[in-house]
Amino acid sequence: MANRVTNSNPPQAKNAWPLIGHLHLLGGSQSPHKVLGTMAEKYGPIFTIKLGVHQALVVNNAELAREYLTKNDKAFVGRPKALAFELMAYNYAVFGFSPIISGKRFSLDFDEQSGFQDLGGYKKMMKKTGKQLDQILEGWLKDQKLKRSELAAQHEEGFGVEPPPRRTMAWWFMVVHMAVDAGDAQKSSEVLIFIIGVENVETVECVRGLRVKSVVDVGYKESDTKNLVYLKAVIKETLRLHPVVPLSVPHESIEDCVVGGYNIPKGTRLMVNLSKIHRDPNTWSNPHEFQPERFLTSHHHLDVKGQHFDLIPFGAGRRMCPGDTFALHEMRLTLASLIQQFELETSSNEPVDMSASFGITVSKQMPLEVLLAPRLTRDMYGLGT
Ligand code: HEM
Repeated sequence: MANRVTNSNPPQAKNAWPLIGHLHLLGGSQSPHKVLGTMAEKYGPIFTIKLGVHQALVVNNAELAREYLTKNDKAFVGRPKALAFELMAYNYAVFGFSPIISGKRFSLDFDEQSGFQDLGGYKKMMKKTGKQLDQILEGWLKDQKLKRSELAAQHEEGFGVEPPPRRTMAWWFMVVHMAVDAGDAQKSSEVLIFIIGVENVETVECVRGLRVKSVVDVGYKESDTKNLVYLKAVIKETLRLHPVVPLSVPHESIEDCVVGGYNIPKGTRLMVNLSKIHRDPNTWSNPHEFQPERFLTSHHHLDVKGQHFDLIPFGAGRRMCPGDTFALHEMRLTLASLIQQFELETSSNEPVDMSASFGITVSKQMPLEVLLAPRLTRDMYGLGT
């Protein structure tokens, strides 16, 4: 099936690597990251597989992920080419699918002090927009206040809501706003195509345990975040257990390199099994349990910014997700506002079914149904007393 990469036979092993077939066919009904995780039990934290005619390296632990995404990040800066990206992404013009980040649009400079922060052009723009999100959202929240008031007035005893199966209006608002901010039509369309990886409705599973009541009054602001330590822990724990892109986005080596003593030929695909890393029992006690408290105690020092390789839901290095700040803002703001203003319950009082379906991003297999009941007084919804 798969081969361990060894010092003794790296290039020769290439011919012996068997054809496993396309990744999506690997598991039948099982998600590919789970299948690869099971294979890691047998073959170890690093092994190769064949994806059609391509050879791919699967990395399953934090230490190796660090080796590939820091020291060898430059060699693995490429993305595999695919007909789908050629056709759907304007011949690789969308930078997430662009095989090599180079030329005017990006700087490949690596700053020894600050790491991989200076990625130029779009990444900077996205980071900036992420930081400004608080102001951007203010407009949206004003619009929503009216709708919220109406809902609360109509349903003082509580009302059932089935959230939109895909993305929220808040999210669309932000993306469109970014596109407009980007200035011209070409950039706008590119920014709009960033619509990958953002949804994470699983987070809603966790809202009942939150303690925001005493922290914020009406109208959560990003500046309140520093006080919402438990909410931040919940988000981290959700991203740990349910990474949105469980196998990250594949990289491809643009030159031969040696990693961990193994010779890796140019053109090798790299798959970092985030899901496996995030549940490594050597790092995480009760790895399959949802325990946000760990981020207030044993793992309080870990963030999701690509510096701590035990927890890299946004990846790391040159191709790290530039939407991390944006996504974190969105999740905090949405969750905090929701919890602060409504009581949430599942309709059956059963635990939420967390089974996931695999696509570019992971989404819930079963629709999430929650009951919302207003928990503030009428005047706080802008309804008068
Ligand atoms: C919880 C939310 C999100 C998660 C967990 C996530 C995760 C990821 C991951 C794992 C990658 C691949 C990193 C790598 O190749 O090493 C990625 C890439 C990317 N993400 Fe996200 N993402 C999220 C939200 C967003 C948002 C909100 C945006 C844009 C508004 C975005 C835009 C991108 C882009 C453009 C890339 C490609 C970067 C490149 O190729 O250099 N993501 N994301």
